[in-house]
Amino acid sequence: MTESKPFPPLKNDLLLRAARGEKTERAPVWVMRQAGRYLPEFRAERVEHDFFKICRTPELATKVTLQPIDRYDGLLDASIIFSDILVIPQAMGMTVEMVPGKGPHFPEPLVLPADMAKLTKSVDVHKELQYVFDAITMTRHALNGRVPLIGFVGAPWTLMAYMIEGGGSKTLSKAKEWVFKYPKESHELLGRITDVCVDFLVGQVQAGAQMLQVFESWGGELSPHDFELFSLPYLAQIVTRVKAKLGKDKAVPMTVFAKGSWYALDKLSVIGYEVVSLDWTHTPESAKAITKGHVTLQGNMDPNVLLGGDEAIVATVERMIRGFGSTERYIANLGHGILPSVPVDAMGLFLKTVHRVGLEVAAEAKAAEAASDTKVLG
Ligand SMILES: Cc1c2[nH]c(c1CCC(=O)O)Cc1[nH]c(c(CCC(=O)O)c1C)Cc1[nH]c(c(CCC(=O)O)c1C)Cc1[nH]c(c(C)c1CCC(=O)O)C2
Repeated sequence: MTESKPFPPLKNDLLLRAARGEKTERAPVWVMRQAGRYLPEFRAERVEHDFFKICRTPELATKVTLQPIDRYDGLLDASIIFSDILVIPQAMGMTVEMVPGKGPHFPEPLVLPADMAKLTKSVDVHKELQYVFDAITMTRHALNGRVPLIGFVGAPWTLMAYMIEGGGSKTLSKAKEWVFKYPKESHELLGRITDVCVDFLVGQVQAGAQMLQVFESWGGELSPHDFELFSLPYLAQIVTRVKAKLGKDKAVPMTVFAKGSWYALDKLSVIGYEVVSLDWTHTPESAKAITKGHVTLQGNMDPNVLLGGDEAIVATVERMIRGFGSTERYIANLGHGILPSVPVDAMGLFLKTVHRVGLEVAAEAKAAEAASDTKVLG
């Protein structure tokens, strides 16, 4: 299926231009988890189908990926393939179930390092995860060039934590016990997950993904010291190896999102990713000062503002766009995934306000530039 017929030409490349550091007419916008339970049309699919059945059926994954693009017609500047970060533990041989109302559940998590023997030694992503590649190719055609398609993986530390905890956790005590008690084996596990991440991301680009995001959702659970040992080197390996494997002509922009790891922003901006996605614990000013223009910044409104009513949404978006600027090195987004309880109109207002304020800020910048040109000439 891969590369069988050429993809339709891209009509909106704002996201890719912003990622590459080129000027944009306004800041592009998309939202993490934009296809999900806050959408009634997604909940209707879930009545019919199990979560992982949707992920594994390209027609269904395509349909659900397009739901927010159709509903917010012309307001979203990117799509993200409908899947989950936990497809990698599945590809490594683990069972993962999605329990309605509870989240992911691993009936047999890794308890001791000896349990790593149960994991598949060398994972063939074209065998285990071909359904994601097929979903990407099908979605790319179905999008018909309206917006670019983003592929993604979970980062090694976050995936290792799920594989040991067996699901969500407040303290991550079991996963942390591993890194402190069995550091050598933890690095071995992280290395094995990294190998799968690299092959999976390369395959996603070959199947049609036009940008990639790496989700280190549990980065902030590690101290700065431990983040440097157990997260950062693997995030760095992923971007270096994916870009090397694809080569200069095929490589696509890559984003890293290490939620909670505010202390590592300087380091995250110099390991090879074009974009660093921020949670809401940064001000635009400090994030820009720390990253010194090395990367495009993405984010970062607290998703809970979407529950706070129209005034709160408009005021927060104003502050965010005015802080980050609109035309250079910025992609508007939330600071984490949209929550299932968000009203669909609140999401609509968020997107419309990003467009409105983004265009205003761009026009003001242009006027200021023209004024300073006249001054120089005069
Ligand atoms: C940690 C993580 C997971 N999955 C993901 C992350 C990283 C992002 C983050 O930090 O939030 C990534 C993810 N999961 C999903 C997407 C789809 C694409 C999109 O952004 O629209 C993406 C990018 C769909 C999903 N993944 C999940 C749902 C809801 C499940 C359902 O329909 O029952 C969706 C739409 C389930 C899921 N999957 C996961 C959890 C913890 C849960 C349960 C909590 C929740 O529902 O928000 C693991």
